[in-house]
Amino acid sequence: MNVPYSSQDFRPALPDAIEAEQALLGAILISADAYWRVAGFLKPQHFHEQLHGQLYETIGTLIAEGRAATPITVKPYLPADRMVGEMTLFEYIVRLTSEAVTVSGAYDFARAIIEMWARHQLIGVAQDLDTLARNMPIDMTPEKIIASSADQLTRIAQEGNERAGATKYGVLLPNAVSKAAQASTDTAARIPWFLPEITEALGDIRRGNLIGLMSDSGGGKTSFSLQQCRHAASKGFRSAFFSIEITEEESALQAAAQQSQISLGRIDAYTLNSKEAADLETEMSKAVDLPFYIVGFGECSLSDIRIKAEAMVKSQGLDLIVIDHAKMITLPNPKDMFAERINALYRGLKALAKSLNIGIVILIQRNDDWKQRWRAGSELRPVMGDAYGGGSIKQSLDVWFSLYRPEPLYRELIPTMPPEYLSKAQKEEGKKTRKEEMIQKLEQCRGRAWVINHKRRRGEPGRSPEIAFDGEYTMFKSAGAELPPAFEGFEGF
Ligand SMILES: Nc1ncnc2c1ncn2[C@@H]1O[C@H](COP(=O)(O)OP(=O)(O)OP(=O)(O)O)[C@@H](O)[C@H]1O
Repeated sequence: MNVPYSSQDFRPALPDAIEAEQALLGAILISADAYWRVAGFLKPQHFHEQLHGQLYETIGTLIAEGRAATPITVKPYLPADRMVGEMTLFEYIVRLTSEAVTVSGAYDFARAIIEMWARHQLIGVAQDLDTLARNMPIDMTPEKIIASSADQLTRIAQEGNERAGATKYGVLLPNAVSKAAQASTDTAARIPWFLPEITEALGDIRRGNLIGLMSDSGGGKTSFSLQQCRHAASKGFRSAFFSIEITEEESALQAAAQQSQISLGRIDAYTLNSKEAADLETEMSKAVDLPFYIVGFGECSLSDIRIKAEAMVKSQGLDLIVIDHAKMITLPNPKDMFAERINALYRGLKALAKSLNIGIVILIQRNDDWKQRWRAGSELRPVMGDAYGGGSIKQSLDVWFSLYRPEPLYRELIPTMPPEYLSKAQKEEGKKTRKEEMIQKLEQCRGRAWVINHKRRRGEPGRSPEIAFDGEYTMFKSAGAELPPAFEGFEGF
């Protein structure tokens, strides 16, 4: 028996936003302000009706040239023989103008158009995915299909957020002022750091921002991040620690050691006294309700991180992700130069923070260049060029700081220093060998750390407050000291 219809014949027709397109074109023909409200993100190709996209482009060009855009001024640029149903194109735009009800609704019409465009794009991706999954080419793997679909989906999500177009100052300003006023009272918009000194130096963590935290290996990035995630979660911010280096269980034990002030070594060896065991029990019961997630990764790429982050945002929501650490992420585009691949990684992370509207902190390993600089007589403290990926990563970061702990560096260097002998007279004068000077500095910087601010998109970098590091619990705390003035305090270490 012949089946007269396939199930596809019953699929509903695709939706469109024709009315929103007409209302927007009418609004723009009444007032150029309506155009400037949407020109930053709405492009001609977003229109479902091709003719509307062409009209939007023509009208936009006139306005951008500083000319009035009315049906009369637009008419010379319209094809005279083009008909819309029974009407000439000119009659059609006269009607759009006369039926336009509101100029202030332009932004909402444009959002409706973009949303419809995005839905059509999603249907396209879904159809491609369906075809690829059914007939997988030999050079494909499910992971590659997922990664390429994730790229397309992120591009679709970002498209409507593009603000690259020129928007008139007078139009932007009222929005910017009301947003700033709203954000100042909206405590949910900014995620606090776990120590006031850090907030003083860097400002709060803002949504959509990518923050770089650099330190030497063993400098305390992981410890700092676990403390930060635990703290943010205790304030109600949903925080995730993406651990590529240590296991989820190791991360959980370290966070518990910090919180309960139990020696990490004793937790690891499980030689706890009764008070420590009770404190750990208390932390376990508190932890149940904390929105603090630890996600273990093996080797992973930016796509893996994006897929996980997007899934988490959709399922339980997220405010903050800390990724430990950049060097462990497989770089994209193997055929490109290293510098381009690194920049693609940081750009991708920035785009992810923006599209998911969350704060992302990326931990960055410092390279060993400081050793050569030190041999040549320089200080040990970090500079931007020490970052894995070099100083150019700065452009993708909204905030960039180093967690500088000189103590382990001195410990590493002192045994490598050649012996030096002083004469009796020199000793009597109080002269010290370079090694003795280093040992003295080591004593002076025990348990001390500095937050060195390299970049802050909002506000001047410069303030580099001192904090304290307690190695027993691998935790940072307030140094209790007055904040030092810019670039003082760690001079000489
Ligand atoms: N399980 C542990 N037991 C004892 N000490 C630890 C433990 N984990 C970390 N530490 C110590 O805490 C300090 C900070 O380590 P942390 O792992 O936070 O640094 P990091 O910057 O993340 O290092 P890396 O980049 O090498 O992972 C180091 O001195 C380290 O030896």
